[in-house]
Amino acid sequence: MEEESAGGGGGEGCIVVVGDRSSFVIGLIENRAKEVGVAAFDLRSASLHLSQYIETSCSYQNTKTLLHFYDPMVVIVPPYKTAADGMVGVSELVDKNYPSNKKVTMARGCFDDTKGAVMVKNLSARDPSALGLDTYCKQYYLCLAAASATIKWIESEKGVIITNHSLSVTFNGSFDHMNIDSTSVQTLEIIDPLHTELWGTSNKKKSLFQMLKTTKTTGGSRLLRANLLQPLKDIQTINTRLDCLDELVSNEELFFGLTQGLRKFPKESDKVLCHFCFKPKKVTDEVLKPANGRKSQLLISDIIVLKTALDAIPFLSKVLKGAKSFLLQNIYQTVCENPKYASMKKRIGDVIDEDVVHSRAPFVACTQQCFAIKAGIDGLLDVARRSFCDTSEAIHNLATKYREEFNMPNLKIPYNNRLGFYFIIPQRDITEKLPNKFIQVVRHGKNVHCSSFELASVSLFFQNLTFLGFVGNWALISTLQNVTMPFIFLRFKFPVEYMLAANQVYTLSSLFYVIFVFISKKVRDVVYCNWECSSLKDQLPEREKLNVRNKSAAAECFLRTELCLEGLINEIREDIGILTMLAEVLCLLDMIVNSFAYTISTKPVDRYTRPEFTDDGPMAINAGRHPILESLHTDFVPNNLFLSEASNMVLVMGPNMSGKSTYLQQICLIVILAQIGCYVPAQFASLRVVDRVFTRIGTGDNVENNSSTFMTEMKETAFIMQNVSSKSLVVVDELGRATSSSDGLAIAWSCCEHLLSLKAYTVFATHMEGLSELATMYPNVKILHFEVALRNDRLDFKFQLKDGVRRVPHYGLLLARVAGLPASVIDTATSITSRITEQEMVRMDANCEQYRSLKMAYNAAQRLICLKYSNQDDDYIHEALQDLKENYAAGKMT
Ligand SMILES: Nc1ncnc2c1ncn2[C@@H]1O[C@H](COP(=O)(O)OP(=O)(O)OP(=O)(O)O)[C@@H](O)[C@H]1O
Repeated sequence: MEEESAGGGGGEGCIVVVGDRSSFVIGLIENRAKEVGVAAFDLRSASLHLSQYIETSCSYQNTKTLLHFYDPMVVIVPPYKTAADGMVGVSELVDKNYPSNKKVTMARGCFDDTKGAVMVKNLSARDPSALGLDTYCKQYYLCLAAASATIKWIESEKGVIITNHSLSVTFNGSFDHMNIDSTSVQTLEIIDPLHTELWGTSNKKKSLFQMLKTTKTTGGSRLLRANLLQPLKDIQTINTRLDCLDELVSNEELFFGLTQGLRKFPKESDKVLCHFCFKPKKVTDEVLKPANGRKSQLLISDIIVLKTALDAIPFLSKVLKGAKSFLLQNIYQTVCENPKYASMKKRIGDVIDEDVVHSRAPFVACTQQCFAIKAGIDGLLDVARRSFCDTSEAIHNLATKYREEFNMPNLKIPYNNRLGFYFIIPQRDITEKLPNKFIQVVRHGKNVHCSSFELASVSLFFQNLTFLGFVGNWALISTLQNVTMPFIFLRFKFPVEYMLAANQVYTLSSLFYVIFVFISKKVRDVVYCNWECSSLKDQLPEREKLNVRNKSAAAECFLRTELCLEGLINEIREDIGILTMLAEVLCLLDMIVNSFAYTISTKPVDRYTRPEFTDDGPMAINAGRHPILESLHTDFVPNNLFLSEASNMVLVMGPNMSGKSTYLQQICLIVILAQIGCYVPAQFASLRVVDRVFTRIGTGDNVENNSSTFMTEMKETAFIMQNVSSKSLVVVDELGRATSSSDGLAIAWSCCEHLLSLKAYTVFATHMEGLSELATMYPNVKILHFEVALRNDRLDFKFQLKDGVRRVPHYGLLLARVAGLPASVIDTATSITSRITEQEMVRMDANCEQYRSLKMAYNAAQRLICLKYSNQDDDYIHEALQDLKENYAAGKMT
């Protein structure tokens, strides 16, 4: 008998989303040109996200990324499996990636773009013209078709009608946010950490999401997850968040005030506020059926949550009054100063009792729901309440009676939504045997949970067994009853370690004790019953059981309450837009205050800094750190990064374990943090907005796709090459190491050349020394290496990035020795490798010299161009030219 929290359940006529579970229903459709339309409906936040894009790869990477992002509970697709060109279609893609229970196939006719456009226009909370739908209706017909099927499915499956002007609709023609493909999400450990098994039991390694997940509401953490998977691209919005963060970091009073203010809103506010968007079908018929008591209970609890949220606005208003940043000011004006909230609160106050508050404790919640409506509004409701109070009082009196009668001073009487009231008796209070009055006995650690004849009913007892999963096999049960029960009773008088199941015990005519032993997955709770069949006669009639009477009185209260609330709910629906807006604001504040500002405030001062953004400028990070690893390594070494149009590729070299992968991951995580509007772990960061992050890190086989290490590597690289743009950030770790060294070098070289031609910012980590020659041909390639010292034939990693190429001879052999390869094997390998590399060394030295002189010439040219466009006077330019000449002659231009 576990304590249940209020909420949960669901079914027709009410949209219930429990906990962190996905709440997205997605409609997917494509055309012959491999264009895909997506309509993603979030049942939790009552929002609809439309997007349409061209799929550039046969493997549907973009669609996979979106599916990964939304993690839908249902995917709706048209019937055909393969695409027009005979390739895998979206339907088959869903088959491959999702279990069948998530896929719903709807007739092609349900994907109707004209109906979709009308639906979206009617349901959108914002002015339809603001969506640009009129302009783009024809162009984006696929996502509108998907929207039509999705809305139709939700309305018929969930038994609801979506209220007009209630949905928050976003219309992303294509990708309006930074796009991170699903492989990169994994390799960058954005949502889940990788290889946690390698970190042993004391696993402290976290993902970026886990690190930032100090949000207090599910809505806030879902918004955070969504932001991390699709960071912003709009500099203005990013800066608005950063300004807000500046203010929170510098104004402690505001920060603590907001944390306190947010705590006053019920945790599930965002979800509940959006419930009002869904109107149950056939309300009046269904409401009168007692079976729908659960539904009315949910509605009442929704109203109480809404009332509590509206009551919390004045406090928020007080805190935000003096706020200076645009975001907080805007929230103050649109929410705190919006008279509609006050008038909604007043309307609710006319019907709902002032003292009613939201509670998560089941009995308090039940009582609050029964007493939600003011007295005197409905006579029958007042009568039902009287009965509810009487039975509740009688139950508590019964508990007092048992305490005295059986000398059990610590007997408690908690409440559970499923079973009603029950007793908890500490084992130490039971001196001998539990009196026969008590039934449904279940042992929970040091306590016994039970009921009594006066309190509960036999049917509840069997319901309980059914819940525990012991309903079943008649043959087994009769065998148990007739053959084994006497034996079991004699042998195992007290709790034992084996599980027995029994049902239909009432068929026995003689007196038996039945022992149930239940070993649960986690705790070995023992279930046993000391119920005597002959006592059945002594029981009270079903309707006289206190729990039954109490529950039916409560059910009557709920139904009458819902009838009273009908008019109020319709009035609330007229202003539904303000509720969805409040839900959005609460999630955003939760993310910025409880996650971003909190994370920064828990770090030492100046560890995190505000990033700056330029449209097309360089990407400069000074003393950047890995946001997750820095908390695991007390001596984490910070490193810099500089990428610009004139130097858009950095080749990072260094032996194994020198810190290359960490550096690559660190750069991407800093960019992502910056683009969600958070401070970054660096001394200084000036960034340009990135449209996509591509990574090729790690070389594992992909067993699912039947690909070898090399094949996986090539597929991922092909995806990068096909989708990269001049605004992308590409991070590649050791490309080509999974094939022969000459082919590997050739592939890595040509990929670098391709990326250089695209002007994308690229960071390329490699072991291949031959690749450093790229810098001799392309002045926009910069070479860096991780410093490693050799001490007593051991590598001493400094994790410090330095300019240029630096060879660490035979570092592979050194590491192999540390790993325990036999000495004879290492000696042979040493002699082979020294012969091979002798010639290469000579060539490398020559190349390095050539690289140095070319780089000097390139830098001199860059400075001359800068001087040409500078507005300096002649004297200054003369002096600068003189300096340049001297530095060049002295070889100081690197
Ligand atoms: N800047 C740093 N400061 C402190 N420790 C670091 C730093 N960078 C990396 N490390 C530590 O070094 C370990 C190895 O780093 P990493 O995996 O990045 O090396 P690598 O050069 O990519 O190795 P390989 O080439 O074998 O993949 C990391 O697990 C981390 O613990």
